[in-house]
Amino acid sequence: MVRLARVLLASAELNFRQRFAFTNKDVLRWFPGHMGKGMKQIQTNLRSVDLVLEVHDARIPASGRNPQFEYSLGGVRPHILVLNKSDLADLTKASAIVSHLKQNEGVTDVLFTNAKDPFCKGMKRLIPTITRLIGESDRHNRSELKEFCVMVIGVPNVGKSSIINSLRNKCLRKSSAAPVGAVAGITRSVGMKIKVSQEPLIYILDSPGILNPRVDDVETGFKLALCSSMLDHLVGIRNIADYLLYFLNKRQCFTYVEKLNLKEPTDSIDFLLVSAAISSGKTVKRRDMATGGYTTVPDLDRAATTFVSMFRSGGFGKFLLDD
Ligand SMILES: Nc1nc2c(ncn2[C@@H]2O[C@H](COP(=O)(O)OP(=O)(O)OP(=O)(O)O)[C@@H](O)[C@H]2O)c(=O)[nH]1
Repeated sequence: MVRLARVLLASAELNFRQRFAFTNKDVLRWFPGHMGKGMKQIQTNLRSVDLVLEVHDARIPASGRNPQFEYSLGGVRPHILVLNKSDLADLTKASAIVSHLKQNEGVTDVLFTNAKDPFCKGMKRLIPTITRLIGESDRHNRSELKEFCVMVIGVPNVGKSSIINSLRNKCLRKSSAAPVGAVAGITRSVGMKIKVSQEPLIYILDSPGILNPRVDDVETGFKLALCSSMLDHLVGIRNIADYLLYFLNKRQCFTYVEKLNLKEPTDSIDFLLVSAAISSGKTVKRRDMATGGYTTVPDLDRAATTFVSMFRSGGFGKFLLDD
């Protein structure tokens, strides 16, 4: 095992990649069956909502949003784009992001939120913005109703349920009602209306995360995969770790060297994973087909999971993955 590590050490490249070349585009053709059903449910429920609250990850404001939302829902109801997980995002260019979204995507109302902090600026502005936009709209068939109904949509794992719970905890001092999980795909269907505010009376409908069925651009796919655990088993955690390494090197963020007990930066994901697995004692027993015995080898999947989790929890700092 140690010899293998030495060989990999010796072959570790020092010239970093200039682009992420990933040829197997098949891994980017994801669309679990329940998502097609979820999209139909969203469309069916649209008649009973006053506003659509689209939640996306603030680290990828320009990539990975599902264009189906725009085609199917766009313009039908007032819309707010909530860029959540702002605590993990580098928002030094927040105003440029807002201008980009306005000019290129026609999104006029953007809020940056941290669902874990109900008192952050974006969370505090959410209810007033919902109220204002619904007040300015004609509400179609719902104009007689006193209560407002909002539907939350977005790709998986961006914090849709967390935002609902956060609003409910803050405004009503009531316990969480929408299930939340670190693993994506927790919400499987459009659920019951959840009350989040008494004055004005606002209910929110949670919905399952729906991915864009086809992502042709490899980098967009990997940015999404890096932010959302939904795609770990579809894309492969080692492929995601490789993209992360490419990204950190490109941004010259070498904090991973110390955190993973490496000697120097590397562009080789195999070298990084073997070294990290050895130094943290992550090993696995493998059956040797020739001898029938077992050998202990570095557990590369566990090392990759740790590396990617560090990024997802902000361990390497705050980032904007979009250029
Ligand atoms: N750091 C941070 N983590 C968040 C934030 N919002 C949600 N999370 C975490 O992100 C994970 C996913 O949150 P959920 O609320 O379940 O996301 P979702 O979009 O409803 O997920 P699906 O049901 O899979 O579509 C959980 O581990 C949350 O604790 C945030 O603003 N900041």
